[in-house]
Amino acid sequence: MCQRNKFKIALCQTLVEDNKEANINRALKFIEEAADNGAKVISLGEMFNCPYRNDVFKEYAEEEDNSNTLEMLSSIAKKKGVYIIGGSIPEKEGKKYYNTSYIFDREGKIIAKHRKIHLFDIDIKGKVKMKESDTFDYGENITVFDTQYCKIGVAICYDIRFPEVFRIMVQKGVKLIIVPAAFNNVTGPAHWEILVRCRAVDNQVYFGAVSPARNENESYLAYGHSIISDPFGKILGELEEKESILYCDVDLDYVEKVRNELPILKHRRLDLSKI
Ligand SMILES: NC(=O)CCC(=O)C(=O)O
Repeated sequence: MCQRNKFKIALCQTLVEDNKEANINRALKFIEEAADNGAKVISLGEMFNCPYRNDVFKEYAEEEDNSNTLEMLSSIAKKKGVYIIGGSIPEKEGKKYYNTSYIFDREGKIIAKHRKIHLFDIDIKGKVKMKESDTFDYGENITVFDTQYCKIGVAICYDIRFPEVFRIMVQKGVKLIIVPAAFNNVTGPAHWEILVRCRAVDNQVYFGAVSPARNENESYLAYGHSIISDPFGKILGELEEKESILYCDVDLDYVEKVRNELPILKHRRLDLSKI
């Protein structure tokens, strides 16, 4: 019998190389393995089908109604009867490009899509520099969707640094948040774990962040370290930098227990802010 308040999730940390077909096939293999091991909600990392580089985003970009990547995700979601959070891919719509996560239900239907709302335009002198807005346009929506288990929120990577996004998700009822992400060797060691734990504790949710594996041949070295925190801020698992799958059992009763015992969401002084 399907138990709806307890379910397994899987975060697939796949290697990404400069070969879209190989990346798609690898993602497929990982999703199949995760589903065969009982995961019901499966996520990939940011840009799982494309190197994280401005010089290739447009070449790799796909349109929603003509996409090998989305066809693969849809058909494996249906075949295995699982929800898939399709990491992110470069999306093309008309003349515009977005860093987009597509979400599939158990019938393989797209039930939501998140276009990254905060683009990673940073310059940490001599260490890491990126300007996503050279390629991408900004998404305009905070993304929450229903599943048979609970409401889930999805954001992408740099979005994690903006706490108001996640508070809005919680106001909309989410109990699990997944963030496909590709931090790097500079900001990863400094901020990755603390951001995940803060967002989990602030919002009393299960919070997973899913990276690509590190590819030493690439200019942008992904941090890896896919990770999940429970609603009390306990890290339930964290990978290293290599390819692997991180599994975690989500217990929705535990979310309620934490929210009842430490009722910070009820204790908010909304009367003192205009939010
Ligand atoms: N791909 C990204 O948005 C990277 C974000 C990041 O590394 C950060 O420190 O924030």
